[in-house]
Amino acid sequence: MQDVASRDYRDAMACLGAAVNIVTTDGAAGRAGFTASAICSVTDDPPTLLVCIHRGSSAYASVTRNKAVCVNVLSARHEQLSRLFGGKVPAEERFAAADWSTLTTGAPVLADCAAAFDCRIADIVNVGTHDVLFCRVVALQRSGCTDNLIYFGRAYHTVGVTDPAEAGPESASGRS
Ligand SMILES: NC(=O)C1=CN([C@@H]2O[C@H](COP(=O)(O)OP(=O)(O)OC[C@H]3O[C@@H](n4cnc5c(N)ncnc54)[C@H](O)[C@@H]3O)[C@@H](O)[C@H]2O)C=CC1
Ligand SMILES: Cc1cc2nc3c(=O)[nH]c(=O)nc-3n(C[C@H](O)[C@H](O)[C@H](O)COP(=O)(O)O)c2cc1C
Repeated sequence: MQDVASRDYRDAMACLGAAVNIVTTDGAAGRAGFTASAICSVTDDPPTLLVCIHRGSSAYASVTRNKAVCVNVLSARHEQLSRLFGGKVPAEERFAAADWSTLTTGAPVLADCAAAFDCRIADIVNVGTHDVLFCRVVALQRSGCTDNLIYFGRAYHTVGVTDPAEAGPESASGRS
């Protein structure tokens, strides 16, 4: 018996704005990807982030068997891509809608995302319906840290800086 109903929990979580990402994988267990907001930084030493993935997701088997993911942080222009990776669309159709490269692990890296974190999965913890993936970052791509796609109140929004210099010197010059 839960103290708080799932529905009430989700209603409250809808008030917590979060950046939207596409988490990808590729390798012997196949290419897959899904939209994810349940991601956060764990520590910078060693650089580690966490990703929560539903075990019923179509990407689950590939992600956990390949033991590698790339977290692609989305910009305002990626709303349609986020919807495609948000479920029920075949993997090939999801990936056909954008340009991809690779860094170290072979997981697809979105060409024009705000930032990409290429990771090996170091640890997995089962919690309820989801697995929490602790992901060691092994390579990075940065391509213009000027805006983000945000999910808040069950809808997409954007945040951005009007002066790219506000996002830092590397972003202003577009260096990765
Ligand atoms: N963490 C997750 O697994 C998330 C899953 N979704 C999926 O997208 C669908 C549409 O979402 P909304 O329109 O925002 O309505 P919703 O009422 O299903 O979700 C509201 C909020 O609750 C959280 N949430 C939703 N499903 C969850 C889950 N299974 N486990 C943990 N947290 C969850 C998220 O923060 C979400 O923004 C959901 O039914 C769900 O399948 C969406 C956001 C996060
Ligand atoms: C904005 C948004 C955020 C989401 N965040 C997550 C998440 O953090 N973890 C997760 O497992 N699913 C998340 N989902 C749901 C997955 O994207 C979706 O369920 C997944 O693609 C599975 O669908 P499929 O089995 O048809 O591939 C999110 C969906 C949306 C629209």
